[in-house]
Amino acid sequence: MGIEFAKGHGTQNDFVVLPDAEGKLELTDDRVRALCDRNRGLGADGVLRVVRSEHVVDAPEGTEAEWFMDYRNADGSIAEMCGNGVRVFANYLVHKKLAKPGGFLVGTRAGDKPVVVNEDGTVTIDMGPARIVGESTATVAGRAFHGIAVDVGNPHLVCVTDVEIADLDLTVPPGHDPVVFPHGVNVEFISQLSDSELRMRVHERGVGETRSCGTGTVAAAAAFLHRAGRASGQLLVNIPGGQVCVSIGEDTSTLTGPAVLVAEGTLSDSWWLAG
Ligand SMILES: N[C@@H](CCC[C@H](N)C(=O)O)C(=O)O
Repeated sequence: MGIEFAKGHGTQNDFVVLPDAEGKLELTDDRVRALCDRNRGLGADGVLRVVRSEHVVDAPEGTEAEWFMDYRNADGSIAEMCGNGVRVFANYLVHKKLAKPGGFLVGTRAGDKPVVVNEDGTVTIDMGPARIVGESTATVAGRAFHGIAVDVGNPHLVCVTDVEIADLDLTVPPGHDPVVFPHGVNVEFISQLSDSELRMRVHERGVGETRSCGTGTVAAAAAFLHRAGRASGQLLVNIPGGQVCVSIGEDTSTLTGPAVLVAEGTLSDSWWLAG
């Protein structure tokens, strides 16, 4: 019979989408790792399980969204939130006629996120507040980078730097202070292109370097504005996988960017059962 899946990406941050309305799939860490493996599985930065909120045992109290994005990193770990994932998830719900494009909620471990699937295929997410929570240091190849810690539901350390970010070796995780980030951290390196445009690379907790990180772009915009003494503003953020638009307000933030569904298919039962 097989197990249904879809594959999609948001600015080339790619995901396997697993429909599981009734919460019946046994999605073990090993299965997530196998699905995301680019040689022995489908290959992806993460997995988005599409499940009705009522079947999610660790959904936050007060979740009202009908559909919950159960997000897993490629290493099998669970994360609170994924900005690019929410866009792909929303696009998938509309594609499958499980939601209407006008506007709806997506449930996440960082709370319900209002989304709008726009006519041009982009998706806008109300990401909630991007909170500046302190300062810390990241190290790359022995070099220290000052960073601003930002909470976007998940943890980020944003390093604004004059160093050519293309030259940074992100094949190994940047060092971070485990006292400040006991559950690990996503680390962004950004350079300023103009007053309204940034360039960013990211090393994601539980994944490695990815071509984009939606929550990371929001953290980057918030940190950049904070450094400039501004509490709000709109910025274009260029990542290796494309460009997104981030608005930071006093109480909330929005992320707008593309969401692409690439393929739909079926996993073989024997492959799934071996995992
Ligand atoms: N790629 C995501 C973030 C995914 C979670 C992250 N790796 C974490 O562990 O917090 C995004 O688009 O936001």
